Amino acid sequence: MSKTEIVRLSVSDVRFPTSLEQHGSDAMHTDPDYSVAYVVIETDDGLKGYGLTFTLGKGTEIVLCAVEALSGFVIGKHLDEIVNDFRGFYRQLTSDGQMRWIGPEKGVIQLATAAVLNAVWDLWARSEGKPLWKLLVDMDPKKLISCIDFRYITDALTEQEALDILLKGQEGKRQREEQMLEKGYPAYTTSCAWLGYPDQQLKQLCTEALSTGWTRFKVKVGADLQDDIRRCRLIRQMIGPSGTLMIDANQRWDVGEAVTWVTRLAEFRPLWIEEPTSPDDILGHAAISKALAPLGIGVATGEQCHNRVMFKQLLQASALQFVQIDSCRLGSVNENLAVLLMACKFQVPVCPHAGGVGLCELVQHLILFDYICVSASLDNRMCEYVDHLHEHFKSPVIIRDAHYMPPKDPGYSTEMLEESVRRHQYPQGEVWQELQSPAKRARPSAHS
Ligand SMILES: C[C@H](O)[C@@H](O)CC(=O)C(=O)O
Ligand SMILES: [Mg+2]
Repeated sequence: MSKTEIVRLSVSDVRFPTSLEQHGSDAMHTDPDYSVAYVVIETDDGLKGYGLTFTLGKGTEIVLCAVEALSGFVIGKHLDEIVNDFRGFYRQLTSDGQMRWIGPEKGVIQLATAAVLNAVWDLWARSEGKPLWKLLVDMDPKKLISCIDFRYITDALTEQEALDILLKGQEGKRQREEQMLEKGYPAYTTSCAWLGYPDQQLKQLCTEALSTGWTRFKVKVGADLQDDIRRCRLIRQMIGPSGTLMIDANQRWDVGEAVTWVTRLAEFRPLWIEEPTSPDDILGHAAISKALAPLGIGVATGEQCHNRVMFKQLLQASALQFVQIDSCRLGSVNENLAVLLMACKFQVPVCPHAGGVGLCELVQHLILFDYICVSASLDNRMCEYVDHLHEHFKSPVIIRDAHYMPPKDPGYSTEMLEESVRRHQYPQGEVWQELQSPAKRARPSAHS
């Protein structure tokens, strides 16, 4: 690796008007405009790294401010200086004596940390000429461990235990890598059943998905019980008894309400209920898990679990049966590695959250690494897939027979097309300028 200095960081507010067609809608987020804070870092020798974090439109400008506040930690650093002590660098970003007050390791500042560090990991993988998953797979276990901040999790996972897991994962890893290159990693789809889609659209999308090999489907629930019963019945009839169904309430309920509501949906045999209640309510998730276990329904959560400490407690309290890591919510690859290793120790399957803008592109790298080097298992495991906005990426995901095929291009698959970034910049990009025009302004809008 050359001794290359990071000399520039820029960040853009890039928004897609997905709310116009109700893509991404759920019981709590009824009109999301899928968006990113998009970071580009540049070195003195002309190499670039791309990173992002996902948002729902409004508030992306606040993430931009936070990224700018972190930029001082990055500009002037050499890439080798960062990766030779990645744990130290992670600490600088997350534990600065003044900045940590506006976190620590949660909220907007953590989203910004994710965006910035995702760009650094992309830069590192590009500088090595490898896709990120391969950089991780080929990395010496001790080096991987040196990227993780174990602060606050040693009561659940020590460095030595993490190293032992990774050393064990070396056995058979070449065969698993070949298996992934040949068959890919299993996926499920959420694209058919956003809450705002009418039944006709749901049916049509489900028919198309079944014809292209999808067998695992997630349905949004939580706004109206009778609607949920009707939609779940419809989709269960379409996918048949052997298809896999998951339901997602996006934090809509109180604890007791979650148990009552999901019990009413048990006849449709969902594998899991996702985000039944507040993402911060660990004991609530534990109570729901306990109540639903006799029905064979697990609890899944993680897309708004903001750091490793929360995941640690969810695992310690047996509060979830499926760990949903997120590449842009946690503190990038560094913190995701910690969660993958904890999940392995607690023997809880990881089924990543994806979708949004670029989340599929990023998280596929992490779950491939998990299978090849950590869990070595595909039991009860699958990665979410959502069929939106891939066309805006330079190296979009490749899905074959409902499996993620391992990316081949160097980097973290984070680079967006320049044209897409330019056209969707908020508010000055053409797409938004057009939507602000008097003729279009009549639409029901969440945009101010
Ligand atoms: C607002 C997002 O679309 C959310 O509904 C995504 C989600 O919960 C999921 O993909 O799972
Ligand atoms: Mg969800």
